Amino acid sequence: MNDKQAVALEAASYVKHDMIVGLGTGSTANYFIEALAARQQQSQLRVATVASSNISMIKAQSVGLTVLSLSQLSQIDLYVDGADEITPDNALLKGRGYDLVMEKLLAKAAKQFIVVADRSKLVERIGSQYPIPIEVMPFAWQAAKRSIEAVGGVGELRQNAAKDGLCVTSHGSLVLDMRFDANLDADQLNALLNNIPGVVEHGIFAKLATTILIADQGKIESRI
Ligand SMILES: O=C[C@H](O)[C@H](O)[C@H](O)COP(=O)(O)O
Repeated sequence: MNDKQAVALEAASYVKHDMIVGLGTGSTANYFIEALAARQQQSQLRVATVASSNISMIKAQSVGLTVLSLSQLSQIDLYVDGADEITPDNALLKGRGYDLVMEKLLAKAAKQFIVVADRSKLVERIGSQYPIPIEVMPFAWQAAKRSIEAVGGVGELRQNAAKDGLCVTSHGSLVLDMRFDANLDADQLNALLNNIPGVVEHGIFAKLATTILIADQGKIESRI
């Protein structure tokens, strides 16, 4: 079992009967979906889920989990998702898979938000490994980019993998991948980006995680 599987299995043990569970997106979240489905098959546990992306919804349905729509709910019990970066003060960078809107809605709607990661995700500073993904309304991308550049951001619209088109999110937004001055911390960047018109959502998740589980060579450390 690799570290992503181990930490996903640990997170599945937090799930209790009758919970509504938010499902993240990515390889670690996929392991959690599998672990949750296995728990449901092996025990009396019955849960309902809400997916943060179409791909997670399809994965969850394929392993027999019930998937609800967030439009039916204002709160969920638990959300489990991975992260691209985790800082010492527990801020997260997310969005390499660019389903930011649902991911942040679920993180906020959850009574408990458990982040699952291996130790490769630990960083000293937000944005040190990846640019900050910023979802923008398509018609506002130029205006939003200019506002972001005015606070020191440098970057471009994200292209698709074949580099012959732009990435478009599940909600029809474009994504700007932007780098910022190293002196700006996660809280400052969060406040700056929250204040820019045309920005739909961005990948800084500050003060949202209630538990962070880090796997390192089979051992799980729990933070917060
Ligand atoms: O949008 C993607 C999410 O933020 C993922 O949770 C993040 O990219 C981590 O992915 P993985 O578990 O595959 O390392």
